[in-house]
Amino acid sequence: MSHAWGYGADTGPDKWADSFPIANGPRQSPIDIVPGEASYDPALKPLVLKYDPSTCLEILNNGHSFQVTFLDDIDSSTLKDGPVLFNHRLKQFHFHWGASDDHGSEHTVARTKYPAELHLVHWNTKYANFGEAASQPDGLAVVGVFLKIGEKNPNLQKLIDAFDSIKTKGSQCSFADFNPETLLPGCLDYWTYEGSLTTPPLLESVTWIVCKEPISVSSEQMAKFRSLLFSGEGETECCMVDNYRPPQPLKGRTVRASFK
Ligand SMILES: NS(=O)(=O)c1ccc2c(c1)[C@H]1CCC[C@H]1[C@@H](c1ccccc1Cl)N2
Ligand SMILES: [Zn+2]
Repeated sequence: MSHAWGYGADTGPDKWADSFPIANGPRQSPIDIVPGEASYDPALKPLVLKYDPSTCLEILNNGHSFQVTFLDDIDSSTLKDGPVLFNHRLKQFHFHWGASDDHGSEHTVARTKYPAELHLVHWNTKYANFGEAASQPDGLAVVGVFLKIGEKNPNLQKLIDAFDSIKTKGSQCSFADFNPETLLPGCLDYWTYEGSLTTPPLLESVTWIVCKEPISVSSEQMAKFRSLLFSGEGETECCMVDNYRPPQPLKGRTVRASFK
């Protein structure tokens, strides 16, 4: 397989090891989180997330998901404390979702699947930039937030309202003054473990921080997520759905909980 990875039958997660052998590595993500087997760690600090809406740059369809990108040349939007020892800067956030409301998240909780999962991607500023950090075992910290079907989410709606401009792979538009803090649950209790990017290059450089509490999304809003396309303009239309990797073997790793 060339490096053209995806989520289809010929390019999907079961084929990624052909070009990215780390797919079978010791600290792959996502995982199934089993609350009863997580170890409460009283030494874990509360997460400190401080985001500056003015650092929001653009929203784009990268052919795998849609992402909102942030200016990360100074410490404006940061993650501190929690399980990490160093300051991290927000680079982007994106989502993973299913073809129907009964699946779509990457992490699962006691095998329970959520319809979608938000990833807020941060890089450790002890390294020069995102690309360098992404190749280091302590280079990235990704906050995962589950989406659960319920009330319409007005903050997600601000993203959905931009979807007409980013329908196809490679399309993007400016996107200003969005505060990712509005996408966080009220309670920031979390599970944490050492893992990887969940898409190629599957680099084992991520401290995962998965929030216990989901945020709401309506079924109608999820239908709008599924109106995006994996395909580019002028190509045969391929709906952007099921852009998630299933849980990977824990391989002896410990999952810690910030709460009892
Ligand atoms: N799901 S996830 O949260 O584990 C996640 C987080 C960040 C990134 C990825 C996946 C993947 C997605 C496409 C490119 C790759 C990565 C990247 C981007 C540009 C340059 C290098 C790299 Cl490694 N960014
Ligand atoms: Zn992701």
